[in-house]
Amino acid sequence: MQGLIQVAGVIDQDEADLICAEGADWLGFALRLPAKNEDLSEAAAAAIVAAIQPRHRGVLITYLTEAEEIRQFCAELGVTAVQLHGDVDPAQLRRLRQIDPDLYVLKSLVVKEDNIDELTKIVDESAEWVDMYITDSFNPATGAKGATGLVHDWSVSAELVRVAPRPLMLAGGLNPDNVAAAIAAVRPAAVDAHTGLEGADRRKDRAKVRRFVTVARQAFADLAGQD
Ligand SMILES: O=C(O)c1ccccc1NCC(=O)[C@H](O)[C@H](O)COP(=O)(O)O
Repeated sequence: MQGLIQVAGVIDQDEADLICAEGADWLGFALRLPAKNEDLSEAAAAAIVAAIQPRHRGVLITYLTEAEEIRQFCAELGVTAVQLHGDVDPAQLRRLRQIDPDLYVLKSLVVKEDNIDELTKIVDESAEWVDMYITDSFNPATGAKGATGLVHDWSVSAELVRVAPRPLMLAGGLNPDNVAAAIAAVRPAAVDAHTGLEGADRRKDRAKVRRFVTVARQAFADLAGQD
C-alpha cells in the first residue's frame, strides 16, 4: 500500500480513462453525500467501476453511516473499497467488518483547529475495523469536510501517521505544486487529490493529473530511499 495515489471526484468515463492513463492507482466516486450534489448518477458510477482494470480500484466516497446500507451500496456499485466521510460509530465499523470482511475500509479524520485529541480518540476506537485512515481538511466557512481545496496543518497528519496503527492517506488541497512537500512533511502511505487537479471547467486537467502523479511517485521514492 505504500506510495498509493488516489484521484477523487470522478464524473464520467472519459475522466476515469484519463486518470488511469496518467497512472493514478485508485479512483474515488463521491456518492450519497449530505448535500446530494453528486457529480454523476449511481448507475453511471457502477458502469465505470465495472470497466476499471484490476491494476486500478474504484473507491466509494460516502457519508453513509450504517453498516448494512454501506455493504449494500458497495455491492450495487461493484466497489471493493469504501471511504467513510461521516461520523460512523465504531460499532457500525465492527458490524461492517463482520458482514463484509473483504471490503477495504478507509475512515476519514477531518482536521480542524486543535482537534488532534479527538482524532487520536477516533483512531483508538476504530483501528481494529479500519484498513486505512484519510486525513482531510475542514472549511469553517461552509462546514464542508471534503473536496474543500484547502490544506490543513500537516503537522497534525504527521502526528497521526506516527500514532495510528494503520496506514494513512493524506488529502486536502493537494496539487502538483505542493504534493512533494506534503509527502516529505507527513510521510503518508498514500495521497489523494480532487479539486487541485481540475481545470477552469471543473473537469480533471490531464496535465495536472500527469504532473501530480509524476511528482508524487518521485516524492514517495525519495521517502523510501531515506528508510
Ligand atoms: O470528492 C467529493 O466530492 C467529496 C465530497 C464530500 C466529502 C468528501 C469528498 N471527497 C473526499 C476526497 O477524497 C477528496 O478528494 C478530498 O476531500 C480532497 O479534496 P480536495 O481538497 O479538493 O483535493
